[in-house]
Amino acid sequence: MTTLSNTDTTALQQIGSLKMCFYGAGSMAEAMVRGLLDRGLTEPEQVSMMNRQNVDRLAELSTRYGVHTSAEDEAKAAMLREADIIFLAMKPKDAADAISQVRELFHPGQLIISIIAGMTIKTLETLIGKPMPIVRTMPNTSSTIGLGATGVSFSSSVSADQRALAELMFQSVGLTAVVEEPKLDVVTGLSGSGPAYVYYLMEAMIAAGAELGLTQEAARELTIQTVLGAAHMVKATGENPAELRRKVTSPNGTTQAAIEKLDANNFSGSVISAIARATERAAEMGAEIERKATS
Ligand SMILES: NC(=O)C1=CN([C@@H]2O[C@H](COP(=O)(O)OP(=O)(O)OC[C@H]3O[C@@H](n4cnc5c(N)ncnc54)[C@H](O)[C@@H]3O)[C@@H](O)[C@H]2O)C=CC1
Ligand SMILES: O=C(O)[C@@H]1CCC=N1
Repeated sequence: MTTLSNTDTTALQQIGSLKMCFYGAGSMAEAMVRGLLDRGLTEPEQVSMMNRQNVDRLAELSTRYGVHTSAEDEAKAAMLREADIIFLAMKPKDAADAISQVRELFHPGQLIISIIAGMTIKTLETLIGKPMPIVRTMPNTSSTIGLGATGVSFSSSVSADQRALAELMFQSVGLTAVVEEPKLDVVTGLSGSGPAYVYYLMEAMIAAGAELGLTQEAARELTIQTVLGAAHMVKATGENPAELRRKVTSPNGTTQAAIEKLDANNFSGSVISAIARATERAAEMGAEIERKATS
């Protein structure tokens, strides 16, 4: 795992001189843009965003962040052509068509960064149809607040400088793990989708607190602090979650009673099979894009 160090400052300043185009302007593109801007890694005038046809969404992004947006085909083409870094940020089902439509605008001086779940570098190379350096990543929405977790892989034509640049960008909005490309599907199942599992747990904890008599607000605040504190404890103490769990669990006490209930419902097995299924689903979505790319 790598996080940003102070020695990376100069490279970070260089990133500020590069034009970034987000092709796809949804939740994850916004998370990245907000994270990069809030951390001062780039300026709004260096960033452009485009989507398929939702002008209200583009206006919202432009007002909120001051970035360039356009729904006009000519302006969109110019944004893509003039970008130093192109982020591919559309849904997997839209990727094959969206990329094929604009591939003539791509040129080898640009760096392509894909955040699309499942889509392999090989499929992307087929869709683009000419040699381009490609960084395949799997970030998560916590990049919005600089606490993202991103898996990264590189095509063989990505230079050492481009690798460093891509890693620094994602490190500036959280931590990165460089993994072998096939493992990115596991990263997708674990940390790409992961925030949703934690939110789901929090939803259930808040509902339980409220059903059992706390005010909604108290249930929410206590849940947030509990999750925050638990994550910080794992990080700050360096202890395993299992060891920390043992310290909470008094023999025959309340925690033991609760964990017995979770075990009776196969909590651990459910989480493992959920992550395995998400991993498998990423591969299925990748195969679907590959089919479209080669048909
Ligand atoms: N939401 C998340 O937590 C994460 C999402 N991802 C990946 O990020 C990608 C985007 O996901 P979200 O932001 O959640 O989706 P979203 O649905 O919020 O945004 C998708 C965007 O792509 C645009 N788009 C679709 N077809 C287009 C076209 N032909 N031309 C231009 N724009 C087009 C849409 O208009 C929209 O702005 C997906 O591939 C997903 O796998 C990766 C990590 C986490
Ligand atoms: O649910 C999805 O397919 C995307 C990929 C990772 C998080 N959201």
